[in-house]
Formats: sequence, C-alpha cells, structure tokens
Amino acid sequence: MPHSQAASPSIALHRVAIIRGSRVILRDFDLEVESGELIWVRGANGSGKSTLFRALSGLLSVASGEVSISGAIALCDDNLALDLDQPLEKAIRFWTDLDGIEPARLEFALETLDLIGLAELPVRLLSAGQKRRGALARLLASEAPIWLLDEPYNGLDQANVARLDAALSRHTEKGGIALVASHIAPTVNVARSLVIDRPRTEMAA
Ligand SMILES: Nc1ncnc2c1ncn2[C@@H]1O[C@H](COP(=O)(O)OP(=O)(O)OP(=O)(O)O)[C@@H](O)[C@H]1O
Repeated sequence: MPHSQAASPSIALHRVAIIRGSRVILRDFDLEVESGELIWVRGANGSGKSTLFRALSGLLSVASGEVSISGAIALCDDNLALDLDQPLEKAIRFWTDLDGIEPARLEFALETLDLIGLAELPVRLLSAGQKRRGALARLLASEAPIWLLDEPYNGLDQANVARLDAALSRHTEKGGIALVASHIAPTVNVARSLVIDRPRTEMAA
C-alpha cells in the first residue's frame, strides 16, 4: 500500500489564544507534537477540543500567539462532507480525485474500515456508525501526515474501534501524527494525553 508522508510532520503552538464570540476558549496555550506521536486530547464538554482542531485546520483564526505546522492536515469531525446522494465510494472519490490520490489508496481505506460491501450504497442510506466509518475512510485515504480526529469512536462498534486503532497505529509508526479528541482512550500507542481545561467564564477583553 503506498503511503506518502511529509518527511517529518510537526505542530508547534506557542502562547496561542482563541476567542469565539466574546469568550476566550484557549489562552496561553502551548503544544508541541512531533512525527510519530499519537496524542489523546481530553477535556470536559465545551473545553475547546473541537475549537483547537478547527484552528489547527485553518478554519478558525487565532487571536494571538504563534502557530507553526509542517505537513498537510486532514480533519474528521461531525461534518460528514460526503454527498448524501452519491454511492459511498464515489462520494469519497470526489475528494481523493481532487487531491490526485490513486484509487488503490481509497480501496485500502475502504477495506481497512470494512466498507467494501457498502461502497455502492448511497451515503444517505448508511447508518450513523457506517457514515462515521465513511468519513474516517476519507481521512485514511488522504495523504495528509497530520490527522485530527474529533470523537472518532462515536457510533463505532467494537470491531471498528479496533480497526480504527490499528489504522492509527500504522499511521504513527510510519511517522504520521494523530490527535484524537475523545471521551474514551484510544487503545494503542498513546504518546501522551493533552488535557484541555480552560477558564470557563473568561470573557475576551
Ligand atoms: N461559533 C461560536 N461562537 C461562540 N462560542 C462558540 C462557538 N462555537 C463554539 N463555541 C463555544 O466554544 C466552547 C468550546 O467548544 P468546543 O466545541 O471546542 O468544545 P469541545 O471540547 O469540543 O466539547 P465537546 O466535548 O462537547 O465536543 C464552547 O463553550 C462553545 O459553546
């Protein structure tokens, strides 16, 4: 299976602040992640895990601080981003074709998450857990060395939790980075956990 990675992906945040609306979500936030690390991102509901991922993906700007990222990022969150009317494989292929990714890579991602039998089914007919696996297959098929997974285990049965964890393990063994925001622990290779604990009432100046 071909697997291209940035030579050495990394993430470095220094004294980052993120404000949403009038509220400070993260303040003086530091983070350093190196090639091969799987980080379990933890924290209470509303603490800022998704906010952090959206900022790392460039979907939210930071109010202050330094952000240095080496390597492309793939984000898998609650936004399915697959055409509901297309068969699953074709819906994912829309994205992999845009990135010039070879079909074999998509096939491997579908196999990894046991989706070959569902490849021709329109996305809208998939169950919640199957849709989640479809979104994860899109991430697995990408060539991005940095994976951000926001609550990836939601809706997955035990067998698919194990499949995802095995894929995370392979990704980091090959030098990729994975940040997993979850209320349950990944079962493999967690380099460390990052606890997000923000001051809940702080308002932006
Ligand atoms: N568009 C927005 N405007 C203002 N505040 C927002 C906006 N989006 C999110 N927030 C707030 O930002 C805070 C962090 O939300 P976020 O989704 O990052 O939390 P989370 O740690 O991922 O939570 P959960 O565990 O529930 O998924 C929450 O208090 C939320 O209300």
